[in-house]
Amino acid sequence: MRGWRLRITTSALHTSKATSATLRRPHLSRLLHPSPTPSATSMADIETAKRNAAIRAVADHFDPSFRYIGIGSGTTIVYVVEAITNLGADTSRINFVPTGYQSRQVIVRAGLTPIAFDSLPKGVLMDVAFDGADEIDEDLNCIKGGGACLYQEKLVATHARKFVCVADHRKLQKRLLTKWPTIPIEVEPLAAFTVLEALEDLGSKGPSIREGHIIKAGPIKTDQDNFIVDAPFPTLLIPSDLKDSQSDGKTGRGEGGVWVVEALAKEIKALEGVLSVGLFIGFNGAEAAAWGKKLGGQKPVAAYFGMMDGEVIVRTAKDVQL
Ligand SMILES: O=C[C@H](O)[C@H](O)[C@H](O)COP(=O)(O)O
Repeated sequence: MRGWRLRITTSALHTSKATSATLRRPHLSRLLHPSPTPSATSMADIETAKRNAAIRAVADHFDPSFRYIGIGSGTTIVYVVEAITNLGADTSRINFVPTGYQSRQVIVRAGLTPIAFDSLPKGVLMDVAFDGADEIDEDLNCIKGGGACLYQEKLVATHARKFVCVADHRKLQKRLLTKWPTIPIEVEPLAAFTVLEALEDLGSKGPSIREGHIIKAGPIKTDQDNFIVDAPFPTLLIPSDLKDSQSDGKTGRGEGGVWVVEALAKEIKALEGVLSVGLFIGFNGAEAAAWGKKLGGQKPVAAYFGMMDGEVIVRTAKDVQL
């Protein structure tokens, strides 16, 4: 992700009914810290929680005989790379596939070997991909993209035999959009206003283009030179919730603002100009393999959450053995 200077013509600002929504400043502190801003002490505890989760995830899913490992983006992934190097294993034959600029820097600075995603040999899946997440629900659906990296993360996750998420306790939720306020969506800039309008039609209240910290520098741009749109929606359901709401005639397709996570993800992805949606849904790698798919899945086979008391809670997909 890097800063970018916005150039919007006056006519562009007046051609969309979504204009007022787009010009509202996003609450970046809310995006980075969905709950009230933690104190310095609790921030230190949160970092410890991330590190604990990373150590456990690496212990369970890293193997020095692996040839290709995906490395995600964000603050937690730094601890995953640290945990891998701290093992002291011979990593000279392992190629680490980054999910963007920051991720590549983490790999390089750790003395590991990066390899671009498009240099993977034909038909080869990564042995494992590690990444952070912004929120993870009971079914292991994830929100990702809080740091503006989601497209390459999804690309890497779906080309790994197994995807493993590492997070702190703030990300452990029953449903998505419980504490984390918005769905990050990567959008080609020319289509940003029409996508905002379409998101409002889907029930999002006040979607906005994510701006950088420096107001005059304008929206942030992704590693692909696109915008991130942050779309708030009511808390997302999982299919088992529909049993209760069906009596109200709700199908989880937006009636009364109620969406099931997978239905909404597909609807947003279908909008012209949307490159990727920060909802990781569908199969996990084990399910994909069981169904004879050539790819992995968007959902993790396991998610590791570092808790405030030092414990690590592991949420594992059904039928997946660690
Ligand atoms: O865009 C960023 C990525 O999806 C991150 O993996 C996600 O935001 C979690 O980041 P962190 O580990 O900093 O909480």
